[in-house]
Amino acid sequence: MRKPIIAGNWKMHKTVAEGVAFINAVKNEVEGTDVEALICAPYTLLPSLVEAAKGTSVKIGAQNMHFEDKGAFTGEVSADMLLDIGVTHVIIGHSERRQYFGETNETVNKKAHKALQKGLTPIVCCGETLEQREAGETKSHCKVQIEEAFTGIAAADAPKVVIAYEPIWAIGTGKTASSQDANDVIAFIREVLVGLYGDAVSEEVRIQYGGSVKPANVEEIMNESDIDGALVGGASLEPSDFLQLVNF
Ligand SMILES: O=C[C@H](O)COP(=O)(O)O
Repeated sequence: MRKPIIAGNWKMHKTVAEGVAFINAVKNEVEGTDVEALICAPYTLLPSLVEAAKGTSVKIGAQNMHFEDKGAFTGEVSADMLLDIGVTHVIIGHSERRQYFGETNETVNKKAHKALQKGLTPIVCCGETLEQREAGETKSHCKVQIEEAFTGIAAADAPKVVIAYEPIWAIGTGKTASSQDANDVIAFIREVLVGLYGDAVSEEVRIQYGGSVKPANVEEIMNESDIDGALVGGASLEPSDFLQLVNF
């Protein structure tokens, strides 16, 4: 049984005070649910959020990291630095990182390896553009992204990876893939994992959907057979919305 994982991705939003107030507002309400609840916040907030969430089941993640341990990489943050402050998860290869910051399948793969080596849970993102969807290339594109992200990752480590399928045209647009469409692509991604690792490993990997998930549609999405969670941007910014998502 795959434990559902609802993750907020705050992107470039919130000050430390706003972030801590959010965690204080949700942390007791999240207790007792069967859901893994996670907030991925900007670096500047992370130590304060980890502190605010201490002793609760709310987990704190980063939105990116570098694949090297240390060195002359101005502006970057390493896995060890995240672990040092108590971060447990890291989003890797979000489409905004790919589009604006030159993230490639190769760097995604290197980051996934590093996260696993260090004991961070990588949330590896994939998803197609509108043009690719309209050209019928959704599945072939996601297949390449997943195969290249998992290159060299051992079968024993694969289930530690969370995948987030996020059609780019559905991010922040209010357009959601229908829950059946999302499930169809996610079931296909699971087939890709079968090809890489076999049935048993594939069945263990949690695959989230992301793209305009909100309280009004989360239940329908989460009721789909292959969807194990949601990676949520806009609707994760308000405590009341986030709690509704976690309590789908
Ligand atoms: O990481 C989250 C996704 O980019 C989805 O963002 P959104 O929920 O605002 O559409």
